[in-house]
Amino acid sequence: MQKMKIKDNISRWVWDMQQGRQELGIKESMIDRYMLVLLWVSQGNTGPSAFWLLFFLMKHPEAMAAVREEVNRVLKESGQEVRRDGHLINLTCDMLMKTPILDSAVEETLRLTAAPLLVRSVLQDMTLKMANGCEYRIPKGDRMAVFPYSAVHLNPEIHPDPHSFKYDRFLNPDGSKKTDFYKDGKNVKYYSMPWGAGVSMCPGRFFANNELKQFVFLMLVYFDLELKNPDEKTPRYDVSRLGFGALHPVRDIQFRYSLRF
Ligand code: HEM
Repeated sequence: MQKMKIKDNISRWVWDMQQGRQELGIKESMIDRYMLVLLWVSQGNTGPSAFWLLFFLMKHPEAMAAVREEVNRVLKESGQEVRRDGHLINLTCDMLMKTPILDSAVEETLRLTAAPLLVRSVLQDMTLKMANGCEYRIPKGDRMAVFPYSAVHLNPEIHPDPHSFKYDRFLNPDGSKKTDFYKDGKNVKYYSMPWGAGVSMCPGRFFANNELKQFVFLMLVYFDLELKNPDEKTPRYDVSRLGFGALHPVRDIQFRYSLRF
């Protein structure tokens, strides 16, 4: 913490905590915990999610072709091209807003591989009404947890063929973002919850989403990628991490990459 003051290029988030410590009297031990959370969420979740996204694209050539065509078009529309002796491309936020197919592929990846347990403290006596008419009384002081992975993400009524990767699952036929999903004929509001929900919904979701999109965008414009084994099976998820967030694969995947120019 002491060395931080003499370093350049400190993350604004980290720096603000340091300021908070001085201005609001936050204890150093709390800041240490906060830093550990930041390290955990960024390394434990975004990295594996990037792995899965790239893997699913390589495993599904139709998905790879659709996303590649989209990123190439967006790059061209920005007036840039990748050349051997050219500048590195300038990937802007505006460009990342024009990728509905990539957005859908990211959302589909997170549906299949983000399995957080959402824990809540019950602050007042309450009654939880279920869709089937059942009611549960939950007393103040209890802790409860929701696990949307099995209840929602892999629910075949909401997402038919739920274990398959379908890059366009979150796209309407006209190419816009699909938000209408149904169960028992009723519209489901929370049809995918990789970021949780409510007051403690992941505050890093925009950052993480952009990280994933930037990573794939740049990989696809600079490289051709393919699985070393074309019949590669999807690695099993490390189930010991169910509930912690992004699922990790139990093994590595070999792939080839070569510059496209
Ligand atoms: C794919 C990547 C990520 C996934 C799937 C993810 C998912 C989640 C989930 C499910 C929660 C709990 C939400 C709830 O209880 O309702 C959470 C909390 C949190 N996430 Fe993320 N996250 C990701 C990346 C990040 C990144 C990159 C950051 C920071 C830069 C971040 C910062 C946080 C923080 C600070 C919390 C605690 C929020 C609170 O308790 O109020 N996350 N995340």
